[in-house]
Amino acid sequence: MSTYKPKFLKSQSVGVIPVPFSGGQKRDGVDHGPVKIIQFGLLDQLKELGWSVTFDGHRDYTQLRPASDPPVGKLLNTRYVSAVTESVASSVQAHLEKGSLALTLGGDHSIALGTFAGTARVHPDAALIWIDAHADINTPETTDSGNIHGCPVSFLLGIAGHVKELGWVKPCLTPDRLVYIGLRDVDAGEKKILKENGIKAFSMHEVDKYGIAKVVEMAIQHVSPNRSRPIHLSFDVDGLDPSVAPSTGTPVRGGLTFREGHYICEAIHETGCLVAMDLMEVNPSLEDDEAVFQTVTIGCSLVRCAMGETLL
Ligand SMILES: NC(=[NH2+])NCCC[C@H](N)C(=O)O
Ligand SMILES: [Mn+2]
Ligand SMILES: [Mn+2]
Repeated sequence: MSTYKPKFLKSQSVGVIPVPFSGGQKRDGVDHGPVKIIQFGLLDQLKELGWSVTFDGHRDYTQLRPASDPPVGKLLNTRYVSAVTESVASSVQAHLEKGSLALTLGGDHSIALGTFAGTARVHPDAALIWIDAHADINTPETTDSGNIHGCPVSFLLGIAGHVKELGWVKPCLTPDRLVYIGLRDVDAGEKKILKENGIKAFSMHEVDKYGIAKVVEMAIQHVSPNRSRPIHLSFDVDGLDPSVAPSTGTPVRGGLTFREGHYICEAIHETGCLVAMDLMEVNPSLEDDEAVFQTVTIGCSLVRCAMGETLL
């Protein structure tokens, strides 16, 4: 059957964690992403690729919503985000401790606070490859929107300052283990943070200039110079162009093509180092049925490519 030899997994097994959560931003519907993706048949598709699949089941995260959650400065839903992400971190950790890959389906990108924190508990050396139109590295000071889905990376790096409500998050990422691909809508404060911390980012400009193959090669080389680090791939579907993945809350034109998105996933699979993947920001209540179908379809195929589907 399968000849896949993952470097950091005990077996070709995956834990799938659906996180129907939208509290990291203001648009309804992104919490329905995971159900749609599962309905589309992702679990069977992964089994067909040779994976043994453990499904965590559809939990009701609204039970974690606190009775009161006033803004902390500009930041919204801090307690709610905190409770959900802390729980997600444990779920990811549990799958990784068993030697499985952890696949988390969002939900908005604030969830990645939890997913990478969970990864780092088991693989403290893990690299984070972040595919996105946005850098999601705002701090409580720099955020305009107050949406925590625009901030997870600053919390992971420990540059967000102390927010008591999100006190469980400990710095678990260093700038040298972080790389971005696909950026094209970066806030002024975020640009400053990227520069000051020497964070490597391949914007769409670099994708145009070098081509996606070279960019992915440089990105992996940057975060894992000896190809020895476990990789956590956090894929915000808005990294893709809105013509490719329309149903998402903060679309930005000029994004990755269908093939560029898939190439990234294929190349990361080829490293054999993938230990965790997030698929985030699929919002089935935005745009028409056809657009939703298109977005969910591509979300599933990105995951399959990262987990070994090939064209030939
Ligand atoms: N995960 C996302 N889609 N993030 C969008 C963030 C947009 C903007 N930079 C903000 O801070 O609100
Ligand atoms: Mn984004
Ligand atoms: Mn994002």
